[in-house]
Amino acid sequence: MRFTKMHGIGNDYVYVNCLEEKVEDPGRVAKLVSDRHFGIGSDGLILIKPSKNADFEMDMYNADGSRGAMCGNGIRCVAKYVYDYGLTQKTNISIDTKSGVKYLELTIDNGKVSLVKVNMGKPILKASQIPIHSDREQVIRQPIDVEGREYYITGVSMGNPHAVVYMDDIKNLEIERIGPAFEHHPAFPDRINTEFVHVLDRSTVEMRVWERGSGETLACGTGACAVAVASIVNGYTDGEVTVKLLGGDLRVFWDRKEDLVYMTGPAAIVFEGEILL
Ligand SMILES: N[C@H](CCC[C@H](N)C(=O)O)C(=O)O
Repeated sequence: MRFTKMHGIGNDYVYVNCLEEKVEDPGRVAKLVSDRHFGIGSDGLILIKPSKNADFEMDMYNADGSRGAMCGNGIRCVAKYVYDYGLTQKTNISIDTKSGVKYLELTIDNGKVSLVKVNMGKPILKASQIPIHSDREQVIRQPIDVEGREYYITGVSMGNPHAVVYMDDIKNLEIERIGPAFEHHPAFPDRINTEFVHVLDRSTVEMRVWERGSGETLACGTGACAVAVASIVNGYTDGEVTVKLLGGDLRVFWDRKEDLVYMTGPAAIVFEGEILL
């Protein structure tokens, strides 16, 4: 199987052009290629497919083979792939996903995509639609007991579920222990992506993320959007937020009039290859 390895600020996936390749059992392939010793090494697998509803379709799988509904870093890379490899000449494109069609604006430098602005759609705050078990309409600073310690979560869906936790120190976080405890907590019927956030000022936060199905990643685009929305809802930041992640920064703007979230960031091609499945 031919593939292209790409990343969005360090959130790396194996990309397959399914206009040319056929991938049987993508869940199994995702597990195989994601292994950093026996495979290629990645946070998961992303298939680029033709679409009847949009210019292209993105079909994303986590490293454990589970299928994801949306991938913010991934969709920027899909946009870079289709433009740089000549599948489109358009600089405003649409990409269908399991959480609906997304619209993207490409910035071109020397004939290649250098930056992508994604309309990530409406943030979902209704507990039942995230979903998170709660006796409230919205999960805003809701207490939760995780391994005998009390945390306060804010729940947001960007097409995929996120629990946002605010802390004073995220550098000394035992994320390998606490991450899975959140991911598999009974409060989250579909598991959860968890973001651990330290607010720096009214327009800047730093975060780490334990992703459902992939573990700690260097960045999470939908997670950064969820963090920006949660920070605004909690009154910690204003409408435009720079989210600092281990792999780099993303700029997130929540247009409250339209109730749409915009995320801007880079995308990079690392190498191409062929793997024997
Ligand atoms: N890394 C992705 C999110 C993957 C979400 C996936 N872990 C799930 O919801 O199962 C991003 O950049 O938005």
